[in-house]
Amino acid sequence: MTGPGNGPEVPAEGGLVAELEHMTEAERAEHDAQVADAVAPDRDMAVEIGQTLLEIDDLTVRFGGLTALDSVSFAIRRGEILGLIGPNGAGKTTCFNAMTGVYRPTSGRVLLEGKPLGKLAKHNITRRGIARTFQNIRLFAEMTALENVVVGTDARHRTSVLGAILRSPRHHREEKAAVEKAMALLEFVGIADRAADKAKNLPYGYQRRLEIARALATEPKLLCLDEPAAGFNPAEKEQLNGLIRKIRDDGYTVLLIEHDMKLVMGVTDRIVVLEFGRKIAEGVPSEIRENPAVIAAYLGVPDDDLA
Ligand SMILES: Nc1ncnc2c1ncn2[C@@H]1O[C@H](COP(=O)(O)OP(=O)(O)OP(=O)(O)O)[C@@H](O)[C@H]1O
Repeated sequence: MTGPGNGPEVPAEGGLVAELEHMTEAERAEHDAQVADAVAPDRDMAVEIGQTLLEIDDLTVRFGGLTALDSVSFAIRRGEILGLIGPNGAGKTTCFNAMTGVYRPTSGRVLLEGKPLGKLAKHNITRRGIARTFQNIRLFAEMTALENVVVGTDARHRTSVLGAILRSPRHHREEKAAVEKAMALLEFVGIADRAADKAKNLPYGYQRRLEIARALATEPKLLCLDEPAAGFNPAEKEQLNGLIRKIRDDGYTVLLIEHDMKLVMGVTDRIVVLEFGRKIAEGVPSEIRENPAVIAAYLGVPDDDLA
């Protein structure tokens, strides 16, 4: 792992930002395409676009006497943005936690590309291709933005510990590639100008984007975002909408937990709705908006939020 003291050298980012400002529209488009290429997932996928990537099969999670998730089933198709919504305490985060190995399901299964995740540990689930961000930002505060993302690429590294200690040629190559990829990711999420700043010194919106860049660094098949718009103003939510679409357009599949209905309705392809641990609806945003069970579940939520 890269430590704060001996971290990777940050390319002269001021130069890059200045360069970008002076590019013509065509040059900028070509540059963006190159960045998108560098960020694009580079791994084998067992399923085609539109086919089931992840299946939640009859999943139940109990905490003592409380059933947080009650026989929930739904599928995420490769290449879509799926929204997971529901009132507070509905079981959304529990579902994420059961998918990513934080909690063991009481019963039921989670299958990625048709294969059960079983009792895999968290890091092995990351390796299988599920990455996530958290409701409460979890970054390495004392590391730079770039280092935080380089750490994410570690999940894909093949150098042995001995190779890293002896600084083998493979380790060297992987480290250089990791820094280049991390820089591309920072640019992709729009925060490359602060690559050399410690995470703790970044503005809140940048920290949220950094979390996304770090999750993408693991080259996930599925990216799970847990309330990425929390604390954002309307302009930041609009930018986040653009970023989530860009991530999908670059070849990723996205599962989004979000309370902001305008964002959810505007960015998702389909939505699954939970209430009291049960799935109460599933469909495209226009169906969900008019579903009586969903409207009832959200009674008390201002109308504007569902509009
Ligand atoms: N580790 C835990 N131990 C005990 N109960 C838990 C635990 N995690 C979640 N719960 C309970 O499970 C239920 C579902 O919680 P969960 O956090 O999954 O809901 P949520 O839909 O994500 O809510 P929110 O939108 O408020 O984040 C709640 O009643 C919660 O108190």
